[in-house]
Amino acid sequence: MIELQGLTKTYAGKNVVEDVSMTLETGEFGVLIGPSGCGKSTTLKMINRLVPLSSGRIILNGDDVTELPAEQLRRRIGYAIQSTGLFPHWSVARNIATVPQLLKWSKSRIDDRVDELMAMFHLDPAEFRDKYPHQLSGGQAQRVGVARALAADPEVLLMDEPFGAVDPITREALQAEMRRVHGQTGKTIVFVTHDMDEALQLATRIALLNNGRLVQYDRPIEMMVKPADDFVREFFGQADLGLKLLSRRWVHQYQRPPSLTHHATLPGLDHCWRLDEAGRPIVLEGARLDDQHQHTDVRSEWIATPEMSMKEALSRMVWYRVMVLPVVDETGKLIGEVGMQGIMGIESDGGLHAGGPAS
Ligand SMILES: Nc1ncnc2c1ncn2[C@@H]1O[C@H](COP(=O)(O)OP(=O)(O)OP(=O)(O)O)[C@@H](O)[C@H]1O
Repeated sequence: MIELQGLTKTYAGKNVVEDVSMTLETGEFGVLIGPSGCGKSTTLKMINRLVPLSSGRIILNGDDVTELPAEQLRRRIGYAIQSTGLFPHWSVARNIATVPQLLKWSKSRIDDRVDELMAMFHLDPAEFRDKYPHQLSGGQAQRVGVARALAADPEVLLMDEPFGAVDPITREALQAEMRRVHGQTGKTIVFVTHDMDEALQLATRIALLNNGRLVQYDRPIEMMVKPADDFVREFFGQADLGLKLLSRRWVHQYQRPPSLTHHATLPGLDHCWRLDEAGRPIVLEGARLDDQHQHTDVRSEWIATPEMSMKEALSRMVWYRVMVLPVVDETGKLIGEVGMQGIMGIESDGGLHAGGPAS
């Protein structure tokens, strides 16, 4: 658990962060968001003392951060930033091992940890261990940066616009990966972004700042449906509210068993998946918007995964004109399906009302 108590930062007589107090429970994914210059980065950097506090306190699992010895600070608080900050003349493995090396872990323990983190971020050690940062794509470099920040298994991970410099597709992949890693590690994360979609994708708690002050600190859905004031309402915007809410719903919440034989249920829904011998979907019979009886080859672009947002699933259904998407596991095997009816709440109660699942 991390507690910010009355954090204030003053530059030249002006408070750029003013009396910010919030508590993030262990395992929460907290996102600091707000307009440019509102004090997000300064708040984050006060947490690991890159910026000294003017006043206030930061308590990490009972300990005052300002009093932690430097070695404990490095071990207990990980930090990942947009430019990655990787050392250019160090290999990927050595970069990831930065903090464990400073902490003088044994070579075998460091090697094991590097391999474990590379596996977690889907970086094949045989291919990437000995590469240098300039040999990596932007997305790979970001993965290494986050792996390095996690190396000593910190109690809290700070991330300052880590995906700000990568293209939108890589960014989405990194966000999905971050959600998976958060789920796997249960880490407490404080993440700065100015991108609302990113905040909605990742946060379990959102802190909205304006002019250095904390305007609202809440669960994402509450921020949208119960804005504290006009600034929050305008910041989140009421346009596309249904779609924004769908960006907080996940395919696994709407998934149902796949239809493997034809049977008429709801009109337009009679359909059936044909699988290859490995259980991967290859053809969808029926369930087209245009021609219900058409056979459609399953394409990778309209496959869904359990962690995908329902907004993305809906977008794929509309774009590819199908009423259902196959849901596959990591090996591509069909494990379920998700359909228009589910989104509209026709066949489940997981609809769009605010009382639904919120994580
Ligand atoms: N070292 C400094 N000296 C003086 N003023 C500073 C310093 N660092 C930041 N500021 C000011 O503090 C305010 C908050 O800056 P901060 O970087 O925290 O904002 P931010 O919300 O992260 O912005 P952005 O989204 O644009 O990165 C800004 O007005 C900035 O100009």
